[in-house]
Amino acid sequence: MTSDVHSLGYIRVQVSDPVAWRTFAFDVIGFAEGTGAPDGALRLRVDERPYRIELVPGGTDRVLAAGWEVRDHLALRRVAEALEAHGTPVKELDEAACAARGVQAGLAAEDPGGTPLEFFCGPALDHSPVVTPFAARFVTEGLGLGHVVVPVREADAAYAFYTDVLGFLPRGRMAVPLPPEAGGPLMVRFLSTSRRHHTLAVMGVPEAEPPGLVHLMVELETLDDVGRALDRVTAHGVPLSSTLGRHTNDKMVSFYVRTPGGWDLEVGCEGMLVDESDYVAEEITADSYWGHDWSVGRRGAADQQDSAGQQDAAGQQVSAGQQDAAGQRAGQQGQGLTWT
Ligand SMILES: Cc1ccc(O)c(O)c1CC[C@@H]1C(=O)CC[C@]2(C)C(=O)CC[C@@H]12
Ligand SMILES: [Fe+2]
Repeated sequence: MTSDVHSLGYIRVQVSDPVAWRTFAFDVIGFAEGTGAPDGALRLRVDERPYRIELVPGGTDRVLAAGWEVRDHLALRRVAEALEAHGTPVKELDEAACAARGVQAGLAAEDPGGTPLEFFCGPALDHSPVVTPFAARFVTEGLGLGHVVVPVREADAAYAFYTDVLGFLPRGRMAVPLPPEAGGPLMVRFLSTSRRHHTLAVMGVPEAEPPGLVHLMVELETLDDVGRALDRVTAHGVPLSSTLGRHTNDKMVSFYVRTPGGWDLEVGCEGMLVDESDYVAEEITADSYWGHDWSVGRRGAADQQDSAGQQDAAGQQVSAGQQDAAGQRAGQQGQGLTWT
């Protein structure tokens, strides 16, 4: 069975600091500004869509909707029927809501973890050239915006919902080696509906709290685009959550940066394309071949600046209190782990 869901079409997020978002989106990451934003909202454009990310000012930072795109209105109807058969309440988006989103038709529902979802078809296109501030190009063709990782308390129920009800394809998993007192180990399960390795990951957590989003991944065309984005992150003093690295499952080279919304943006390139004719779902036992030092995110932005350059020849952080990157990776490779 293949899924009626085609790809991650858009994401709508409520943001408490729209001013910071403007700088972050355009000057640091390098999105193009989208068109047709509702009053006060900010739209980020990456391709022939008027926007792929919509930021709506509000009191708190939280996800308003992961917008899953389907082929056409027939597929939309099948999705509605599948959700209803599963007992998931479905609300049709009315004409005004569809017009605001620039889509032909849509539905709203929630996944079992409470993540707000929308399903839509028939996006209206913007054929004007995509002029991003630093000439980076985003990879979306046939694959959608990228991927989202959502936190879920009932991981098994969420996984069953996406696979059994919506037809997402399993694309493997990983146990994150957190100690029991920190709620670990956490299981991350990867899912997709396309040749993009994952368009969704569900992460089992003890408590799923706002913003309801672990990270959003966007893919750039070249490593140089990613490297230049990383340079701008450093230059602006925006805190990293993880350093640059290459993932073991989708082979993507990426870094993770803290957005003004308190969730992460993963900026990557070189993601593999899955060939379903010979794919099998595997369990990865380390998140990366190299890099992806998550201990960097447990230090403050100022500390990140202070410690720039304090690395030994092997590239490991060596200052006091900063040894857990090495410990973490050793743990992931089954050599006995201490999480601090
Ligand atoms: C392991 C992995 C493979 C491909 C990805 O695109 C990807 O984001 C990840 C990392 C998933 C996960 C995360 O997002 C939050 C922080 C986590 C739990 C870690 O500390 C290791 C794995 C990370
Ligand atoms: Fe990711």
